[in-house]
Amino acid sequence: MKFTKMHGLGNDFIVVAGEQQLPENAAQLAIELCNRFFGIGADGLVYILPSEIADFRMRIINSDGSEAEQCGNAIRCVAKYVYDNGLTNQEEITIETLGAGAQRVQLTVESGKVQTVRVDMGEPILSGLQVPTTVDAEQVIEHPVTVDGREFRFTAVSMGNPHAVIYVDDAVNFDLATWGPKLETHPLFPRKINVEFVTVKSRSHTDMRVWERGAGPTLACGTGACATVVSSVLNGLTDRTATVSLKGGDLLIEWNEEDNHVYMTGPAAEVFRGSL
Ligand SMILES: N[C@@H](CCC[C@H](N)C(=O)O)C(=O)O
Repeated sequence: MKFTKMHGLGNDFIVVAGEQQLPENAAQLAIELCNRFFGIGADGLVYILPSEIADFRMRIINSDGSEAEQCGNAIRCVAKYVYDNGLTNQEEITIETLGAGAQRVQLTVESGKVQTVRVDMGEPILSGLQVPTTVDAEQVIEHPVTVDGREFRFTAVSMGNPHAVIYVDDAVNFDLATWGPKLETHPLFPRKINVEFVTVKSRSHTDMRVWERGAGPTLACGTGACATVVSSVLNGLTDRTATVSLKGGDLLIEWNEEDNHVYMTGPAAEVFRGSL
């Protein structure tokens, strides 16, 4: 099995291309290969597959073996992989994901290699039941959730996958390991949830730290950055275009007023190739 180790701002993936479909043991493979001590080490296992509705199809399995509907950092890595490896020569392509259908992707190429990728991440889903949460409301904004006697307030956003955005005084030093897993698995979230802890720095800039469903603390989360800006606009805290600073670097996010789509721009990188 040949693979390429890639990352988007330190959110890292084992990328596999050339298969026609997801192997039956994909969940077990993800658990073993993503292990940082006994495997290759990664936040997720990503397959690039043929698509009937787009140029390529992406499937992503979290490091705990669960499949995610969408992944913003992985979609940028897939775009870089297919261009840099000559699977396409187009600088505008479409990539199908489980949760968001065919997504339009624009590549910025320098010296024959993709440097940055702009992805049309589609329209955010705000209905409480559709995110999903157990809250039956058109929008779930600053809704209380209590864990171990501490009350947080979250705004629920789905970017194809579910997110709970929580504003805190100091996201950079927030105790992710204590609160992340308890919120991820809270009964308010029937399919579990990705949790973003956010501090607003200005109308165009936020800090964010993430506890990912199925992967724990990661250095960056593309869909989480999109959810952060959508939530911050809904809460009147930022403008519709903002930079989200993550542990691994910055993403530029725009929630376009005209088409209601969220656009994410950021880098993707190859680390090494291998076979096992
Ligand atoms: N890191 C990702 C999101 C990966 C999937 C997530 N853990 C989930 O289960 O929804 C991103 O960059 O968006």
